[in-house]
Amino acid sequence: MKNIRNFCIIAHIDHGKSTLADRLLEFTGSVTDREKQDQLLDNMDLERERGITIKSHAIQMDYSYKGEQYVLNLIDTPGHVDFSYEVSRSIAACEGALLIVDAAQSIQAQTISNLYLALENDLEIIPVLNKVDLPSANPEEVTDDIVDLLGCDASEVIPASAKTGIGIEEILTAIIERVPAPKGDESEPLQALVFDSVYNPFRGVETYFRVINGVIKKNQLVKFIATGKTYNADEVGTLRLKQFPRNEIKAGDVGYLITGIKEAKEVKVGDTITDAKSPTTNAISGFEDVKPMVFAGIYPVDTEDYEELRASMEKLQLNDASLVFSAESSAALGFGFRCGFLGMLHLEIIQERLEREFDMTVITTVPNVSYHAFTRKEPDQIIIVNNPSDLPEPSTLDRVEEPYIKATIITKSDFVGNVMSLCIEKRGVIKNQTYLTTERVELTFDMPLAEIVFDFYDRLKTVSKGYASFDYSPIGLRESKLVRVDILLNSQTVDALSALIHADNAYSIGKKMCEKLRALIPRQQFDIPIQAAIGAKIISRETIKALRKDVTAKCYGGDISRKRKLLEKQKKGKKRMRQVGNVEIPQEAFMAVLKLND
Ligand SMILES: Nc1nc2c(ncn2[C@@H]2O[C@H](COP(=O)(O)OP(=O)(O)OP(=O)(O)O)[C@@H](O)[C@H]2O)c(=O)[nH]1
Repeated sequence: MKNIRNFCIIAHIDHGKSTLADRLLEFTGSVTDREKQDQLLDNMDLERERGITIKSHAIQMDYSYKGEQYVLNLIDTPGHVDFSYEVSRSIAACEGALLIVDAAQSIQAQTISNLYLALENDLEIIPVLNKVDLPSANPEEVTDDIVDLLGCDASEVIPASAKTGIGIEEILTAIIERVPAPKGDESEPLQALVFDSVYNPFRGVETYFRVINGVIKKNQLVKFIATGKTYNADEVGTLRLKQFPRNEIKAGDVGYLITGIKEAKEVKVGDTITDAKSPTTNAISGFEDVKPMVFAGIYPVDTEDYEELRASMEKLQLNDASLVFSAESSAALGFGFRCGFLGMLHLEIIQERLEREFDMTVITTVPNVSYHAFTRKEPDQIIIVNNPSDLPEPSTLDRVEEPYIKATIITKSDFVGNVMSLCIEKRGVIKNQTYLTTERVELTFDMPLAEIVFDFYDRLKTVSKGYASFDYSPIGLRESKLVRVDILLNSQTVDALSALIHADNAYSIGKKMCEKLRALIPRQQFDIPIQAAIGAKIISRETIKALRKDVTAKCYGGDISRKRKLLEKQKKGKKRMRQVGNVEIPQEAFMAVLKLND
């Protein structure tokens, strides 16, 4: 055990985690040239394309140092806020962390939030100043920033370039010398922390774990404490680029387990694995069920595809346990699903995967957060509102509570004014303002989560010219004055376009929505009035003027087959449009409320 080192890499998004991980694998000879491929750890197509690590992975390397052989377990962590719970579990499986800071961008919001997670878990922090090869790098200044943040010595910061290979050997030396070897007792009952799981269509769910105490053996009967289920350990092994089956994995080490579990839901990140016959009495603390934060309806474009969509969603859920959905129906869109996501990025990923992997064309409705409503009749009974249409009638409503977050934003001092006005506009209340250096400021706000869902990231980027980073954590629910703004097209309410909005903003947002919809909905053969309403009261109105693009006009008289062909063609062009009453609505219109300021 004294020659094992478990470490993770933490960083703000795009500071170079994955690239550095690749370099470490190369340097330790863990990959052959043939296996070399950019961003080895990001093995989902989507991950490569978006350049972000969606799921965390683990990999083992051998390294000899001063004549001794070491096993280094690298646990890669995702960088986006939507997946922060996974970061925290990966961190809990390690004794040390490489804290990567981009030498051009310095410390950003997630650098700090991830660092706090690591410090909470008593990890040894090795600061790495990455991208020193960049012409825009500011190594001295950024080193000072790191020293200020960590209270360490400047000599402890390792200058590196994951691109050119500078500093890689120093990093490996630091891992061995500075990260403590794992503690743990092989003779104790088995206690292993689940930090990740991956769905494999052929072998079922692969569970990644770190053994804290005891030994996990092939064919042992193991129990997952949180779910209470028992399985046979069909295969255990260590993770290299491929899996290496072993007979046992001992305390301190990291490995994978295959038990024939078929659904990702059964394996929960943060759970404890123990021996079914002589179980440990204490589960590893900190287990938390991940809760979806953002809800939206997903509907098939073609109503006939409903069953197929259900099958696709079920398959997606097999390998993404954080996706939740239940059937719902909308007067406008027919049958579909109300889905819960970890955040907006997660929503986009699911939508994209449905289209790519399952060839489904779907309509996503206005996303919203989960509210708690209370009626006058039963003021103590929580009604969970994941869909605007679930909000009780205003006349019966006692109060509504909405989820709040603590938002942390780091920006340059020049943009503090802009960022503040944006956050205040978004109903934020400033809590703190700290100068990290003379140039860089950390601002904290209490804000409604719903405001983050609605175009916050893009606006923040714009007002700060890209020099702002953002992180958030939920802080519970607070009472709020919310109303439901409905949209009527051609005098018919389109329930899928309804949104819950703070009463003070309802008028201006209702007006903007009508304007936006007028721009997005194509003209049709008749005038279409667009109205925004609160209850029975119309608060805004726009009209789409009639126009007919008659594709069959150039067909003379009787040639019906040609006419049909043209109509067919026109129908294809309408993909991703939904007929609601007699109005056709394109997908963008359903998301219009998110982009009111474009
Ligand atoms: N010039 C230079 N570019 C680098 C270096 N390290 C990484 N990059 C580039 O920075 C970008 C982001 O690197 P990634 O490794 O994908 O960043 P990441 O932190 O893993 O990002 P996520 O996985 O999305 O959290 C890529 O375009 C890399 O090629 C470096 O040392 N020098």
